[in-house]
Amino acid sequence: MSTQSTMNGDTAESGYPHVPKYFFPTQQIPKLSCNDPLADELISQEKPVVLTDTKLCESALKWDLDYLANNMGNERYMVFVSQNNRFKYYDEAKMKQYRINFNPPTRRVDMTFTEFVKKLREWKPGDERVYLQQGLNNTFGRGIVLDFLQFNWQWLNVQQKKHNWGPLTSNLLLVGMESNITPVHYDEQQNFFCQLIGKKRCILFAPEHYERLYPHPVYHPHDRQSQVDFDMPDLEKFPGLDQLQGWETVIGPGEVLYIPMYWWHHIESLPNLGHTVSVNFWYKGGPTESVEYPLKPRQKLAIMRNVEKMLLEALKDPGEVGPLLRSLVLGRYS
Ligand SMILES: CCC[C@@H](CC(=O)O)C(=O)C(=O)O
Ligand SMILES: [Zn+2]
Repeated sequence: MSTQSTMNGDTAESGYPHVPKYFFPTQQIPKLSCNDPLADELISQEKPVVLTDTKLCESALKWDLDYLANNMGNERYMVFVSQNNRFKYYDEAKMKQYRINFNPPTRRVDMTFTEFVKKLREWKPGDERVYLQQGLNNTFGRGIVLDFLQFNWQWLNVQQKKHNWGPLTSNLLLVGMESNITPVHYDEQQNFFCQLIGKKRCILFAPEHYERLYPHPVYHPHDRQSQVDFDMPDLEKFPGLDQLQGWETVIGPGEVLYIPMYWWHHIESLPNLGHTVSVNFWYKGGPTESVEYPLKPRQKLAIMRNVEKMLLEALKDPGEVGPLLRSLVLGRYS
């Protein structure tokens, strides 16, 4: 395990100064032209790759704060507010479903883009941070809609068919402050993550690192999110951390990171480089044609999720799931 670097601005794997190196080793995610056959090979193997030359969101490279403010209309958009620089996702529906003492780490405040830009531009140390995370829809202004229509849908549709993905479910517009962090989690969708303004450091882990990243229980509002705090790793509570190995890259304007479904990812807007704008493309996974054994780690992850859901449905009380699983496994399957 690599030594914890001090915060004196060691150049991390990302090659940028003042970017903290975390406690785990990383390798660089390959960065290839989308015309390179190896790029397609990696996507079909569900491995991460940074793609250049896609022209996927070329029409949106001009989406800086002024352009967005002038074209986003006066609708209110979803903004998360945090007392620190971390924006850990939580499911509001699950907050209400189970009587657990859960204090959301951020709060959602819907605001107009103009209000958002004001908070972002007037921010000073000690102020709460903001992160706009809004699905692109037809409430956006005409300019945005026209830019959206000019995305490279032809290339996307070819990718979707070639890799047998399901339908596109949503595009999230992400406008964040420098140093904002989305802590490590996985999603159940394929993701073409398109960087438009500024630079983001992306650290990914394969699905088989499930046992090293200790996701919250499926019923928990932080379902799919790791319990681990990369800034304060608790190796006693989470001993698997000392085996963690990741992949890392920094993406800039025009670059697209393929985040395979079920791959863990931690994404941060690099410090001292200004605000960031990204758009993601979330696709449902495609139908499983032929089941091959042994099953892939992501298939086992899906099975584990279903077991948790079924047990919770049967037992009703989340507190009974652990004891039952221990009785089932200890001394018998362990
Ligand atoms: C709410 C989505 C946040 C995004 C990461 C980031 O840009 O901060 C992500 O995790 C994804 O695109 O899957
Ligand atoms: Zn994600």
